[in-house]
Amino acid sequence: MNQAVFTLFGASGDLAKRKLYPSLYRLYKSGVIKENFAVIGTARRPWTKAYFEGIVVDAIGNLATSKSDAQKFASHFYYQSHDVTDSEHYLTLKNLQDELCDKYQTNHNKIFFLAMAPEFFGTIASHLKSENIVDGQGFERLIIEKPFGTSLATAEKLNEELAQAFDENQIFRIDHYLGKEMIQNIFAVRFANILFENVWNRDFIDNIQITFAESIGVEERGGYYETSGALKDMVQNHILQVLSLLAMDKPNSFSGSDILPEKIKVLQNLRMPNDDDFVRAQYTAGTISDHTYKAYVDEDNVANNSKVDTFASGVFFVDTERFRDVPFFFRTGKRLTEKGTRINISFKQDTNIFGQMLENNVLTIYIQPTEGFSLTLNGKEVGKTFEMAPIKLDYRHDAETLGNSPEAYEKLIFDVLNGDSTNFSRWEEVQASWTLIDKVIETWATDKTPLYYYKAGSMGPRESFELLEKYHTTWLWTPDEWYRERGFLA
Ligand SMILES: NC(=O)C1=CN([C@@H]2O[C@H](COP(=O)(O)OP(=O)(O)OC[C@H]3O[C@@H](n4cnc5c(N)ncnc54)[C@H](OP(=O)(O)O)[C@@H]3O)[C@@H](O)[C@H]2O)C=CC1
Ligand SMILES: O=C1O[C@H](COP(=O)(O)O)[C@@H](O)[C@H](O)[C@H]1O
Repeated sequence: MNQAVFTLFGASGDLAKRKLYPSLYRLYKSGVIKENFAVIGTARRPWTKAYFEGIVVDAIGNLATSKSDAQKFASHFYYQSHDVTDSEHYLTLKNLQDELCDKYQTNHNKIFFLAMAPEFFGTIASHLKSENIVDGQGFERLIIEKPFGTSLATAEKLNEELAQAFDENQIFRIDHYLGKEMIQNIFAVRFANILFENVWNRDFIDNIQITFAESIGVEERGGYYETSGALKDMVQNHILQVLSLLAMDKPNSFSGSDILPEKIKVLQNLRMPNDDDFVRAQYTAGTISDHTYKAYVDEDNVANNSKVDTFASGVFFVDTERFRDVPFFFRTGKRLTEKGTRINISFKQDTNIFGQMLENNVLTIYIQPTEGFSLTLNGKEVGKTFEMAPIKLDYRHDAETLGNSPEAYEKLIFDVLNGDSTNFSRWEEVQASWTLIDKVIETWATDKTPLYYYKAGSMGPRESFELLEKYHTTWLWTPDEWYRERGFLA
């Protein structure tokens, strides 16, 4: 069933080595792909097949059950040195693809993975079409990496370019957050638990908080990040995708075709409140776990007067019956106190008979580095008097489950093999999210939203905390480290 020739553009790149080869190996080990597959890696550097096989063996590293097994897997990998802007190479590529389709009996099924800078996507798509590499035989699917444009206009242009060679149902736009175990679990929490299903609306939910915190800086990607910043890098795609899963109405079935219109409805009904309901900021030098890090402007390939946001925070409202007037707060940033991706759903408090202030019930979904859920309830404290205190029911996947949990890319490639686009961004979603983000960027350009600064190792600027105070709430997650640094904890 899972027979295909994969043609990978960008085979010598970071993503291919760190994520794609290990994911393909795990699919191979679990029997999802067996003998009827081949990978053609392309990039400009003049590698041989043998050298490329060595790169693949190195990339799968400890995952391999034995050296011979790794070598057997790598023998399915072929390499073509190829500049994607150079037309003549596509003919050789077509010949190699046809040869491997026959050799590995892949029924002419083809998957094209564009793991390179987006400026090349249009060129590649048009050559795939003009050189008949996309020839209408077998299934033909295109996997494309982010960023999908840098604005609505550029995304539209890119989409038109891809449409020369592929129909929308053949295009799989990767948003790797949609491949994460606990993001997919949002469906289960919401639609497999009557406890939550009936209260997942404006009558019972006070606010939702989405935190995607990273302790890393921009690493080697300063050049890319200068053209992007946190809003475009994380909010336009990952955060809005997750928000749409949290806010959508119940689909008729658990199928991509029923889920998609519900997600689109959310994205098209997203409202930006006031211009000052967004906070953008940049990190200055600071310390994380005893290590001092430099300021963003001192990173490689970053302008020393850069005004790019490395932190973005704000609030969106979803104008649907279900969620009208419920704030969805978000924050994401580099060089924050610690890596932590989590969602807090804070439920409203009703009047109570105890004459005491009660805490809101909070459901927390832990995405990473730990995976699980917790639910904060109010309970009676042990003792003669009737004092209430919050108690936390906490579930986390254990180390073994975490270890066996498939990588996001492994799951997403599996979905592509099965033609399942549920966990990919469809064009209308991209269109709606850029429409909104363009508006945010417009207000930023008029300087209504100043650029604030935060120290590396903090949880962002003070203004991000003040934003929630304006809505009479606070960030529900603040890492212990943050308090410790300020002397609140030993
Ligand atoms: N790395 C990551 O963690 C993530 C990456 N992405 C996205 O994945 C894509 C790839 O990123 P990444 O792997 O980091 O990038 P890299 O810069 O590491 O790799 C780029 C690849 O493109 C090849 N290449 C560049 N120019 C040409 C050309 N003219 N013709 C043929 N090949 C060319 C390079 O090989 P050579 O120099 O040999 O030609 C290399 O294989 C990008 O869209 C990025 O945004 C998304 C999320 C995370
Ligand atoms: O898409 C991106 O995501 C990563 C964060 O991904 P995670 O899986 O490690 O949470 C981010 O570092 C990067 O800047 C961005 O392009």
